[in-house]
Amino acid sequence: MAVVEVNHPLISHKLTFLRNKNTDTKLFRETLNEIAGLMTYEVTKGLKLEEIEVETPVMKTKSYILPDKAVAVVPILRAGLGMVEGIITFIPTAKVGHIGVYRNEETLKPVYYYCKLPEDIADRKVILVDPMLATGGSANYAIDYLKKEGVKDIVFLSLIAAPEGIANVVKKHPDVDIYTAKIDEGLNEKGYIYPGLGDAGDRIFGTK
Ligand SMILES: O=P(O)(O)OC[C@H]1O[C@H](OP(=O)(O)OP(=O)(O)O)[C@H](O)[C@@H]1O
Ligand SMILES: O=c1cc[nH]c(=O)[nH]1
Ligand SMILES: [Mg+2]
Repeated sequence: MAVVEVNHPLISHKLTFLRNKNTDTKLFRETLNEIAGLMTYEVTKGLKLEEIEVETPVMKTKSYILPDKAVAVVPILRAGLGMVEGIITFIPTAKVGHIGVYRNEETLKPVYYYCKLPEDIADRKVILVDPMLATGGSANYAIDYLKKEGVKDIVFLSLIAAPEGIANVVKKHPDVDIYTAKIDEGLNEKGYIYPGLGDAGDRIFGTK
């Protein structure tokens, strides 16, 4: 189990735009995908490669490729969608599943409403994505769901994580590595991460 805060000047710089309440939807979307792309570099460091022979203009040589079935990306709807493009830009062979879970605003409990996964999901490493890890309820629900589908290798990729949410996921799923661009201070009385960036889904899709 690992909890990794991906510290990089480019990520910290871009995160500032996402935090800023005056950032418009277009810049918010673009920047979130850019950070997701940068974080993909870190999350995929341990991926296993296949050795193949390739012919350069000069000679034959051994080289390495990612097997086609290596990765699936599963965004937690809606906000997770905001990171998918940035990830699959770097892993074009990744299949994309969707799991719909929203958080009840009063109870803060996850409410399930949709799922569609690639048929061979159990054979792949799953990058489960959601920009916000707050109480950890949505992440835990989605991880439970994926495990029931037979997935064995899951990594959770978030943008901002609250210490409470990290603790809850680590407790329930100690085998799942968590990557985040920033571990924030905590959760306020409404269950929002502070300082945070507000409601990620609303900011991506302009719904408020
Ligand atoms: O860790 P938790 O306490 O479960 O909170 C985090 C969840 O809340 C947000 O989704 P939201 O319910 O706002 O749905 P949306 O993505 O459709 O806006 C966020 O994108 C996570 O999925
Ligand atoms: O701060 C938070 C907490 C949950 N969901 C969000 O989008 N933001
Ligand atoms: Mg939301």
